Amino acid sequence: MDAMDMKKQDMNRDWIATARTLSQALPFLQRYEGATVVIKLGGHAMGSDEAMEDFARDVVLMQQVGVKPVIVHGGGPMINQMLDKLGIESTFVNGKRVTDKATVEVVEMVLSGLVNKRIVQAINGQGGRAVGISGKDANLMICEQTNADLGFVGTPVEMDPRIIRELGDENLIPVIAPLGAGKNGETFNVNGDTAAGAIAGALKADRLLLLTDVSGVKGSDGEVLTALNSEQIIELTNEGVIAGGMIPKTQTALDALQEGVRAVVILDGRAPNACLLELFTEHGAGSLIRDTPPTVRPQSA
Ligand SMILES: Nc1ncnc2c1ncn2[C@@H]1O[C@H](COP(=O)(O)OP(=O)(O)O)[C@@H](O)[C@H]1O
Ligand SMILES: CC(=O)N[C@@H](CCC(=O)OP(=O)(O)O)C(=O)O
Repeated sequence: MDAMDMKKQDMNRDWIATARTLSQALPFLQRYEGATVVIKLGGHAMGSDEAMEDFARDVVLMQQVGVKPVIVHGGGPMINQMLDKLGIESTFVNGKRVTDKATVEVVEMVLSGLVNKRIVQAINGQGGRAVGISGKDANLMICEQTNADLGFVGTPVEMDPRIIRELGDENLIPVIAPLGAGKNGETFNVNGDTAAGAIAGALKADRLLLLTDVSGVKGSDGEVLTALNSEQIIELTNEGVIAGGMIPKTQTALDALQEGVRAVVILDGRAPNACLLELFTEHGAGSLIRDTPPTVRPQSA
């Protein structure tokens, strides 16, 4: 066989593998038909334009096969950059940005503007129809001040998810910036994980995927735990194994499960096709958190 024939044979093998993968996805496609999947895209998980394109393609594919994707995004690093440019200093307390009046204006500008529209455009570029909103639109997320020391940081207290269902019914993909309205006309800055959890809870979503920059929740041996329940999360947190930025994520997961979300997955958003791997393959990705002991994932959810 000459070099040309060997190349052809390799290509054939690739196509056969692709067809096999598609065929093996059937039970997963059937399982997620009509399912609501909330995806939180963290600022650290938003990489290059190419990575954003890949993410957008996966979201459009999900919708094409009958899933209702809902995107909630963060953008902490992008807010930091803009605050730096404007010479506004910023500090965090327990993972939340201390947000004064000037800061909340920058937060809204960056999240609802730059970050939100970048994701919307990427999805539309892949043939989807995305609509960018924030938690302020149609009273989606009414907030109260979390605590006076944090300034304009909000905790969601009243959710009205009708706007998301209405957009989904029209095959539009909601892309949501984590800002909320206060009852006295204030604008509140909401942690992206908290917002995603509240929205997934209000929708009683089938899955909440929290895309971050680590491959999942690590146990005391440093290995990623592929499945865990609320009790294990509480234990690992008390032992200090779950720490730092992982605390708001696992707390969000516990709250979301209590609100009726069926399962939460914490996974590395920078890994290629992370969402597809999680939803449509036997392999799964990251850490699956739910309260009935898992057997075979994900069919048993
Ligand atoms: N048990 C744990 N397993 C995995 N990551 C952990 C754990 N405990 C703390 N972390 C930290 O949490 C970080 C993820 O949180 P964060 O950086 O705030 O994510 P994002 O910016 O995507 O919201 C990881 O980079 C890691 O350093
Ligand atoms: C209250 C609070 O801290 N809000 C966050 C909102 C953005 C966010 O959560 O972004 P990531 O998901 O990229 O971290 C902030 O101001 O940074």
